[in-house]
Amino acid sequence: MIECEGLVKIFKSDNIEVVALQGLNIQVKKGEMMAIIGNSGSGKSTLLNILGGLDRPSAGQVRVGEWNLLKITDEQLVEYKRKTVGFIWQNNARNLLPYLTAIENVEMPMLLSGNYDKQYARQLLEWVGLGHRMHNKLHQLSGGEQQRVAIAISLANRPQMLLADEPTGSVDTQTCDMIMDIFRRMNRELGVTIVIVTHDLSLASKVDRVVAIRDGLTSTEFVKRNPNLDLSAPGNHKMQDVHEEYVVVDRAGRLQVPKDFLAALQIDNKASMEFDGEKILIRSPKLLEGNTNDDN
Ligand SMILES: Nc1ncnc2c1ncn2[C@@H]1O[C@H](COP(=O)(O)OP(=O)(O)OP(=O)(O)O)[C@@H](O)[C@H]1O
Repeated sequence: MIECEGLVKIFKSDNIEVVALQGLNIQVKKGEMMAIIGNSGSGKSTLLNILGGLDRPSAGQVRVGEWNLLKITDEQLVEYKRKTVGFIWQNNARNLLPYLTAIENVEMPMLLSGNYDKQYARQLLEWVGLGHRMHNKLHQLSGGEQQRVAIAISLANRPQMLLADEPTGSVDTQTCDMIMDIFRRMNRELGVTIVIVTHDLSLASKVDRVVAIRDGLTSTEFVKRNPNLDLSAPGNHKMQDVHEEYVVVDRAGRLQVPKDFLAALQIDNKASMEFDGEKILIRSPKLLEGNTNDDN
């Protein structure tokens, strides 16, 4: 569904260049529910904005379904945003019209795209647990309820892919669980591919796969050990218990070594690497210089 290879995004302003994505590779299969985690400034939102057609990539390849987002025209981009992708932000004010009711908000994107379907709008609000509040104006709903309306809106045009940027960032734990359950249900029942960007590791444990981004590159990947494990079932699953951790190696053989590993071994700009037939060992050249007894 999503294929990014060597994806680069450079922001330029006042002669300053910020390289937000430095040749990022990521693949997401159709029907997958996965999360992207990373520290502030690692490039998560930049990636999501490019995938959502809100921002243009600077270089590299980025394909979503049949669309090549590097080459897409402005008119095609409008169609792409309307038909292929649904977006959910932490700050749901961007998705909602406060003077309309919940159902009118869900109907609005349907009207704009010429695919009005009142029955489906009702169905979506029932799915997110708001069937009884569909005629309330937005300001009469709580933050968590508004966030659920935003999820219903994002699905109004039956997108193939849902992009969620910190969707549970401003809600309590109970609402967070509810939102993740809704995502899981939409993923299973509608087959929507879901990509969630988050800082929250506990939330990451509720998805099939987690990709960690560091400094604009994919660094580590966590894959669910048991594909049949039901993560929506009660129980506080920790990511380490549920997922196997892998370091991402790109086609050119590059990988990212965590900064704390490098610091612990005082590896600065060079390291020594050797292959012992089974393992690849990376060591500090300084440690090797001081090590006269080569014990391997
Ligand atoms: N419009 C912009 N102009 C200039 N620099 C930008 C712009 N948007 C993002 N950046 C820079 O690109 C880098 C990546 O930002 P991005 O917002 O993608 O990170 P993030 O991982 O989503 O962070 P957060 O979790 O804090 O939202 C940062 O250094 C940021 O300052």
